[in-house]
Amino acid sequence: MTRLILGSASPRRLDLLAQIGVVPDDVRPPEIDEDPKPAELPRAYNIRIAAEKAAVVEAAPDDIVLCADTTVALGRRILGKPGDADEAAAFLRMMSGRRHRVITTVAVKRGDQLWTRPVESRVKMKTLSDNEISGYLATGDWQGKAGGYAIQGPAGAFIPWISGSFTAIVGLPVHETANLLQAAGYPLWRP
Ligand SMILES: Cc1cn([C@H]2C[C@H](O)[C@@H](COP(=O)(O)OP(=O)(O)OP(=O)(O)O)O2)c(=O)[nH]c1=O
Repeated sequence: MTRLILGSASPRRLDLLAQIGVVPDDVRPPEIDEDPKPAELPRAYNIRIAAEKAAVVEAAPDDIVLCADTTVALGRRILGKPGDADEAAAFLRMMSGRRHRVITTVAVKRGDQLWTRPVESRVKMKTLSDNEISGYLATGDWQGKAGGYAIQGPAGAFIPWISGSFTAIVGLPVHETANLLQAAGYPLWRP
């Protein structure tokens, strides 16, 4: 029996897997250093972190490990998880009235094989008033979210347009995840 290990502490990733009928046999959140290297570009950073997460999750040789990383990029700049409300406010002001990119890389490991698939989306944020920013920060929804917002929460009110994959922006692109799981030999469709 093929066992699937979800290497993620994110409840969103568990929910998105459930959307395609996948229930992991175990959840083992990876502990890695998520600091970007000097001058590291967002996409390279995102792929590296997803691969590192998959590398550190312990699993038997025949187990399938699934990890992902979501990075918010404003030009060449990486907007990580804000440390406090002030940093979240600064991020929101930077994104206000502009487009940014959200990159999520899915990483699947089985034995010595590693598959990575980056999915890049573009997101437009409306011009935010001070009232909208302080009202949103008061919800607490920014905590633990890359870039300091979550499209699936109240900040959805700030997003008039996206191009790409909604599930990737939330944290796990279900289409690409289904493909990688099947490439690794996970039986996704069982009649
Ligand atoms: C942009 C955006 C991010 N996010 C979340 C998804 C991720 O959980 C988080 C980015 O952090 P990640 O480092 O990708 O993931 P994580 O630390 O939450 O979990 P783990 O490393 O254990 O897998 O931001 C949203 O939920 N909605 C959004 O619109």
